[in-house]
Amino acid sequence: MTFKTLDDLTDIAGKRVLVRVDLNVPVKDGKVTDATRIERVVPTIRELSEKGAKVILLAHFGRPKGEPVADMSLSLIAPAVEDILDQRVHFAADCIGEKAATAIAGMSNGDVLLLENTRFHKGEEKNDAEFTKALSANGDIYVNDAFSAAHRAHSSTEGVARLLPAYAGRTMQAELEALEKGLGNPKRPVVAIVGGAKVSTKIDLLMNLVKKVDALVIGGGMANTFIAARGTNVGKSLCEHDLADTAKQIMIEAATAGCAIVLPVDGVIAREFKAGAENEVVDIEAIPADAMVLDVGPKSIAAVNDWVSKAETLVWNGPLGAFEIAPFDKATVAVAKHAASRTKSGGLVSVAGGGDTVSAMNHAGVADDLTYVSTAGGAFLEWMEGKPLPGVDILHQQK
Ligand SMILES: Nc1ncnc2c1ncn2[C@@H]1O[C@H](COP(=O)(O)OP(=O)(O)O)[C@@H](O)[C@H]1O
Ligand SMILES: O=C(OP(=O)(O)O)[C@H](O)COP(=O)(O)O
Repeated sequence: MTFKTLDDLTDIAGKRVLVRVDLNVPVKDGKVTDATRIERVVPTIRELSEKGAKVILLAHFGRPKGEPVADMSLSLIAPAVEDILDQRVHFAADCIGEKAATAIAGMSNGDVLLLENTRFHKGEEKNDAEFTKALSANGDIYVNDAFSAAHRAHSSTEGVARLLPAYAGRTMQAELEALEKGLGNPKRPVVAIVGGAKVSTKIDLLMNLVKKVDALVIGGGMANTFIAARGTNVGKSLCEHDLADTAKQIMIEAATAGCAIVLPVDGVIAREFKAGAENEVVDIEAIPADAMVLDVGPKSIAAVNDWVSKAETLVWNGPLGAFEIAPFDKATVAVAKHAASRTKSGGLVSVAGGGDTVSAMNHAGVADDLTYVSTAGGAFLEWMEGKPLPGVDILHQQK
């Protein structure tokens, strides 16, 4: 795996560097509620700015379907970027054409300019040649620091890298290095933990993992589908009964590949899905008909932690229980803490990511203690599914 990084970018004072970042952050009442993605791209922006480049940020925000939508304007995000970067961030009301060109012409070395949402143009998502050309006209060099958008073959994530010399930013670099350690060329044994709500959204992922890892821990709501598939009653638990055959197929594939499947042996049940609901631990074979499993139980936690103790590498997507509501966060927190402590002592490479997983790791207080916690949802899942990521592949093709 080779790609160029900012280390390869010397002598860039005065150069216009187009930097694809992911500023698709959650916003409520006009305020950014989780700035992690902005924080992650700061090192790249700062480094380029300090090297004297004219740093021109390309990003999308929301899904405006190819036309301007006021509440998806990146002007709403610019103040947060400016705050976190602690440097003036200029804004241009279009990412191509005259408005962009005029703003760029006014830049001094080291300046940072944010261009308006690339998805305000239909060409972006089509990776349209004309639009790609118009975007590329704004820069001399392209840097991609948006792993979380790398599963999209769009103009700003893929197309521009064909027209300009292309480099991975620091966050993209860290992400790719961590992923390589996770599943690319991992130290064995490799253990994967997959949790979360449903099997239906993670079939490809499970199918890919059983071929690559030594043990696959299945937790969360999706474990119920596997347990039900072998004939166990899961009561009112979240369960996709229609996926019983798929679950069986995944178990067959695992057996063929020599991958151990680790399912819960006990569960924490409740009769209401709410914080503090009355709850008890039951054997997984003894789930009452009127109850639902909202977390894996203590024996299961011990079994998962045994696997984490044996592992050299851990990849993790999805919580083991309904971690947003106490006390059903117990298993996720206990396993996250164990993984973090093994990682800190140097015994484990741990990579977590996808959807709710970042907030689960934050909730457990371990986000900084794992080897890498990806801010990517869809892109991380597609990587775990073994699918090609266009935004990454094109970086690898650079000579
Ligand atoms: N046993 C369970 N019953 C119901 N919901 C669960 C259970 N375990 C986990 N969940 C829910 O799964 C959700 C996360 O699922 P999912 O979106 O598939 O994961 P991710 O976003 O990490 O990929 C969380 O909101 C969590 O509350
Ligand atoms: O927020 C994103 O997706 P994610 O929540 O799956 O990580 C990325 O910015 C990609 O956005 P998209 O799914 O609209 O292409």
